[in-house]
Amino acid sequence: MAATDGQQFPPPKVLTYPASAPPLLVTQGAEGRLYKTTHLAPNRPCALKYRPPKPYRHPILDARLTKARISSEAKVLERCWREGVPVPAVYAMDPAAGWMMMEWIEGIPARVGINKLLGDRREEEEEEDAEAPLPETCETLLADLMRRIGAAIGALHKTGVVHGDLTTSNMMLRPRRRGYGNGSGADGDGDDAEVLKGDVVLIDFGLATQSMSDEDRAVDLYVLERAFASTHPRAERLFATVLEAYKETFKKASSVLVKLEDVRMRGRKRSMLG
Ligand SMILES: Nc1ncnc2c1ncn2[C@@H]1O[C@H](COP(=O)(O)OP(=O)(O)OP(=O)(O)O)[C@@H](O)[C@H]1O
Repeated sequence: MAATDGQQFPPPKVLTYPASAPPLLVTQGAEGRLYKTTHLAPNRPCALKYRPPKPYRHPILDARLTKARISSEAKVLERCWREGVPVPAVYAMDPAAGWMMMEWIEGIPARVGINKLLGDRREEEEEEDAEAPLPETCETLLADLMRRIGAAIGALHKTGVVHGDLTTSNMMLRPRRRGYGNGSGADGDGDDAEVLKGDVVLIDFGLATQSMSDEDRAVDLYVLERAFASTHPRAERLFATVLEAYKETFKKASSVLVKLEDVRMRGRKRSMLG
């Protein structure tokens, strides 16, 4: 995650009003930008998601698409938040201007936390080590995290929402103790094990949809399963714990897990055919 001072690109108009600190551009993706800002209140940092106009799209179509995407993401987040799913609260939005302001989640992405615990190694080394057993303390900590991830997804699916892009980058580990690991949101400091005990908060609902279908839910799980295997090959085995906790949290999980078998099969066929 490359943090810059936010001066490289013009910020949305809302961020040009005075605030206790200048906005910080946290990420710049293909579709949007994420700023950390205190525009709402000096002691309440917020995450502002901004989708700037796309010069390569027809302006009317672009304005409509941007408005629809911001509204849809905010709507899904609000629904989840109301139902107690761990997601950032939405504070304000202006879909026509392309932005949404939400609660700033302290901590680090689960991907960073897991990789720190497993040790920063090159991908090829990871593959070679994929079969090697993990130290017991590592295994216990990770299994516990996997359970919390499974429970968060179970709660999400229970509300009738599928995320659409579940990865360990789209889950933050919010420190339970104040002042612990709350750096810039990039790497965090402190004890790696303690960081892993943070609360799982799901973020990035840009591709989320409302759905109660077993198929959509199974695909959501499959996307995470694939992402997990490629990002954390040493911990791949532990993914089963995510599914166990999902099953314990969500009473309709059984039929989703049956569907997941079909989805995996289709995935294997597709990869065999290239
Ligand atoms: N509420 C938040 N609190 C703290 N950090 C956040 C928050 N939302 C996002 N981030 C950080 O900003 C990064 C980018 O956010 P996000 O994934 O929502 O944007 P994006 O990938 O550009 O969105 P999209 O996929 O919808 O185009 C995240 O990986 C995370 O590190």
